[in-house]
Amino acid sequence: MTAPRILVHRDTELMARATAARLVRALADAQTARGTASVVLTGGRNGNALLAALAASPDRDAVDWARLDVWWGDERFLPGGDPDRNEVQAREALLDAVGVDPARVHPMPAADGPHGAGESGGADGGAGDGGDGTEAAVAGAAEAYARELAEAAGAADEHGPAAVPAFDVLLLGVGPDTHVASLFPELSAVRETERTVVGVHGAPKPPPVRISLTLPAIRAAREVWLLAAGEDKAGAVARALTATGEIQVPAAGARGTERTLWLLDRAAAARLPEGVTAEEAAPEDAAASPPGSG
Ligand SMILES: O=C(O)[C@H](O)[C@@H](O)[C@H](O)[C@H](O)COP(=O)(O)O
Repeated sequence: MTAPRILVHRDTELMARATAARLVRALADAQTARGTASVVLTGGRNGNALLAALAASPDRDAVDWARLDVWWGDERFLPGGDPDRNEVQAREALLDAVGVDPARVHPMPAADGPHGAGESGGADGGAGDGGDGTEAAVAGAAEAYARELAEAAGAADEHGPAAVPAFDVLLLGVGPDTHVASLFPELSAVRETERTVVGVHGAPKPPPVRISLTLPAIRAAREVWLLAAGEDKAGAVARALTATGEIQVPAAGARGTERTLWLLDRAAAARLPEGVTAEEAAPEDAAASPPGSG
């Protein structure tokens, strides 16, 4: 297992721009090598700021958007089109501005979709938080997404980490409690060792009902990039880079098969303990540079 590489940027804006430039290079290089690429998006401020920076990047079209598979690491279980859905925010920040192939964009099911619990699939209406209707609906939605992943991996009959594509880059925001995706400390979803996608109830970050990739699915990715900016993340970053217990510190369990990157601003890196090596990212990292420059 490779040690994570920690890159510290002068500020949040530079972190978003530099990471966008890095993502363009990574996806374009994957397409050069394999003719296609895949990315797993995350929600939250840092995830959406990265997508907005990517949309504004002068080099964004070095990515052949029509040959990119777009997945999500987690989703809020809300009706389709709800502005709080990670999918809706990603479309507004980036996807609507680039020429993705709709057939290759894979949003997680919505609460009013075929697996929904009715109009208000959220936790505070309809069948209520964790009520039978919602529980069954979220479980069905999670199973449907797991099947979609397995089919994409050419492993429709398999279970576990083999049943997801080897994502080129899987993005994760990091919560102040060290959650990633919708895997919150001590909740059942972070303990899952077999399934690739699960429903989440009682999430401490609203809305409480969600769908999430599990740690085994996250760890099937070639590269996992964790995004954390702001002083409210400094404690979580320090714990995640020193802890070993992924149940208590889910971000500690997020790593790629080939590379794990922590992309921070100085505020989020402020409490890195002695012995943890971090690199100061050069401002020119944010400048557009041709793919292949690694
Ligand atoms: O659905 C979500 O809310 C996100 O997927 C979640 O995992 C997010 O990435 C973290 O909570 C960090 O969010 P911020 O970047 O806004 O702190």
